[in-house]
Amino acid sequence: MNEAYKEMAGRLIVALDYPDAHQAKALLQELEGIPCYMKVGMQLYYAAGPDFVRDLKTRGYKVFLDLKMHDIPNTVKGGAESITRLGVDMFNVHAAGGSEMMKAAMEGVDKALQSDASLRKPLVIAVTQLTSTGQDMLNQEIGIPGTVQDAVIRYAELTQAAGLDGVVASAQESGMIAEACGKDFVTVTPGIRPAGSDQGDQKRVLTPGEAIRGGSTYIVVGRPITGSEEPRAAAESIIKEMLNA
Ligand SMILES: O=C(O)c1cc(=O)[nH]c(=O)n1[C@@H]1O[C@H](COP(=O)(O)O)[C@@H](O)[C@H]1O
Repeated sequence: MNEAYKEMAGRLIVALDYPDAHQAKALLQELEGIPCYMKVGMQLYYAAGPDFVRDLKTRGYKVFLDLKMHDIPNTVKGGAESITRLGVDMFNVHAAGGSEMMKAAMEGVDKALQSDASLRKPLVIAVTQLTSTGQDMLNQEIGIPGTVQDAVIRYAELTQAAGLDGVVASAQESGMIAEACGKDFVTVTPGIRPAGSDQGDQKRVLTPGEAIRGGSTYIVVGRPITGSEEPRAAAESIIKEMLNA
């Protein structure tokens, strides 16, 4: 396994969206040896809890705990403290919770780090606009005027000012975010669809190659891998497309 492959595989975050640990572990077995990042979201976390996260860490994976916290600042501070104690590498909150809430998340992280020197600081990122949100939904349902891109940039700037490490957005916006917030500001981009695959509920999509060329730091891929008849081949093909981008 060469260094370029390792580096690129580490930028692929596989979404373990399964109803139980048993099914998630079957995928881990399929993908064994591929040094990708693993994401635990609500479906799996609410079923399998912190034990599953610890299991992933024991197996040597980098872990993104995607619980999208959005609550009053004090509650998010406590949540961030507990998540940091779990030893995850990345977690997220909703930027729509506002800057006081995002700063409270960072205070929670600091509190955990101060209490246990063995912990490392996780990347803390904020969801800007979900990749399932399109232009009409933003304006007519959510009630935010202007373009999706403007709304994403506004939240990205708010997130950076609150001291977080980056944002979740569509890969369509990675370039604009880098322009507004700098290249070191992390962009985590779901809504990734290899050419010809089913878009499902995602509205703002790009292919793995387009996302890497556009400057995404990480891409998040779920169903194109988990729903494939051959998940390992699907993951390898995505990494190859990333390497060729
Ligand atoms: O925070 C996320 O990870 C996330 C944010 C977002 O805006 N859109 C989005 O799809 N996600 C997550 O990324 C994954 C995408 O999965 P697929 O659509 O199956 O590839 C899911 O686990 C979503 O929960």
